[in-house]
Amino acid sequence: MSDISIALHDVTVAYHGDITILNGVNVQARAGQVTGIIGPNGAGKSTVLKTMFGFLPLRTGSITLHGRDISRMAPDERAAMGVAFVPQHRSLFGDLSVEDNLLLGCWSFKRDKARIRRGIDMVYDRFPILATKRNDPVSSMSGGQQRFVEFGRALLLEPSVILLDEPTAMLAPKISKELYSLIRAFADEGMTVVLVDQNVRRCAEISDYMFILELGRNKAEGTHAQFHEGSELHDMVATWMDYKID
Ligand SMILES: Nc1ncnc2c1ncn2[C@@H]1O[C@H](COP(=O)(O)OP(=O)(O)OP(=O)(O)O)[C@@H](O)[C@H]1O
Repeated sequence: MSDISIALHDVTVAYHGDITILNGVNVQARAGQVTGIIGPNGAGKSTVLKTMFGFLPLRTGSITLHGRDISRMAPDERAAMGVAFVPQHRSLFGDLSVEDNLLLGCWSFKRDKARIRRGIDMVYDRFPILATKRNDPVSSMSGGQQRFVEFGRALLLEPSVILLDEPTAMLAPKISKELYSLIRAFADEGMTVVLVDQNVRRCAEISDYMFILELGRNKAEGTHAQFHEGSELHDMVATWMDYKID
């Protein structure tokens, strides 16, 4: 049986009008792996995640989740099926406390008090700093700590698939390192992680498989090993993105 959990099949999408942003894109992500999506600015990386989560209608192609066609499902239905999305830009209520932001993440199971308590405790276990700041407004926290709240809120849904858009953008190296370890741990625990990242080096380090997009099309793809120093993929990324992977 295929272990592909979420996949785009020949997907074309547009934000509006006739200008298509993804043009026949194919992406497959597997359980227990980090699938990295890299490419230059405007390649369509964020659009892939938005499309997987259901924010954009398909012009052509389909999306499957564990083999089931979810192309026409709304984002909340996909979330109920175990897909979580942490967007690039902050998505918290700054004036509300950490705990209130987490509680809002429990909206879809708001009557299940036991699950809510269990979930919030799990988040505090995983991110002890959030327990100590549970009553603080999130706007008073650092960018990295706010990311923890967003990760925690996503985990409350007990997702099998987590879509992460530039999770470490604008963050200090120390907290970024912590976030990358967490992302790797999500996959090691069996989750399907789809990671869009400008930081090609870090993305390559933790990804099991990477897709390269260019101008809304698949450019290349390969396993972690295939991006090794001296390989064709390594050289493509190094020259074409003016960036060298260690
Ligand atoms: N809301 C929108 N409305 C119209 N066009 C958009 C919208 N969002 C993105 N685009 C366009 O879609 C294309 C792909 O954008 P996208 O954000 O997916 O690229 P990206 O690879 O994630 O780039 P970056 O690394 O700069 O974030 C770009 O040309 C962008 O201008």
